[in-house]
Amino acid sequence: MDAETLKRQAAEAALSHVEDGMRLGIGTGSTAEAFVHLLAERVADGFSVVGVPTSERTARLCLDLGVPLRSLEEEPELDLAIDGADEVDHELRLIKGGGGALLREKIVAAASRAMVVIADEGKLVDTLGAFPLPIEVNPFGLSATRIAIERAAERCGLSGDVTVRIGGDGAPFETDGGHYILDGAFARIPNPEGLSSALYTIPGVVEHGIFLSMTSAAIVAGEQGVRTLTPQRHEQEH
Ligand SMILES: O=C(CO)[C@H](O)[C@H](O)COP(=O)(O)O
Repeated sequence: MDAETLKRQAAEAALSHVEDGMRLGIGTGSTAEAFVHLLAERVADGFSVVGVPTSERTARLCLDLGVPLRSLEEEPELDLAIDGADEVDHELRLIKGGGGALLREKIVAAASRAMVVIADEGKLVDTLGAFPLPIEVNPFGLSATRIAIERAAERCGLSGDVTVRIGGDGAPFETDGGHYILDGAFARIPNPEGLSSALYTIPGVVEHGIFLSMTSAAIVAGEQGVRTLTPQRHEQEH
């Protein structure tokens, strides 16, 4: 089965967590977009939800498909966030930000009573870090911030290139918040808590893509079917 089919299966299973009247945080990326398409079908059938999008890209898709939207300012407390991830480990710690929306994604997840991650099984890892860690930074002092990140990583026993993400136009990729992304190719991050804390001490770091203790459940689709993982490692077949 190709990854797109698996993403759609995970998105389909996530719909069972959505109840009529919910205020939903809606993630960014191809898996989240598969979810938006399915949600829009429900909305067309009379299902009532309001969505708070985690990016301008997701907002545009929701508007195109008729999913009602509010800003986080209008709905500062959400029932559920549904989002994809770049990596998910066994404790449901995540790397996110491949799509460059990590700051809004983390703010929306933190404003939500629960966060359900949807992914194909290729995203499941033993140790986070094979996917380069996205770190959102202020453009001011970019080089100084990059050096500070490298030093912080070294203190955590990590090494690897930290590079500025480049957009399609050849210029640094700019997030919806007007920041840049540095991608840290650390290969393995055995202690994500330690690296997270170290990154938060750097003034130019706006946010990073390690999500800790935020995931209520991960719905993972694979060749053997769709499983729901919880932080307690209980698994459910669908
Ligand atoms: O964190 C994200 C965007 O910032 C995405 O959730 C992550 O990159 C996964 O994307 P996809 O579903 O396309 O694989």
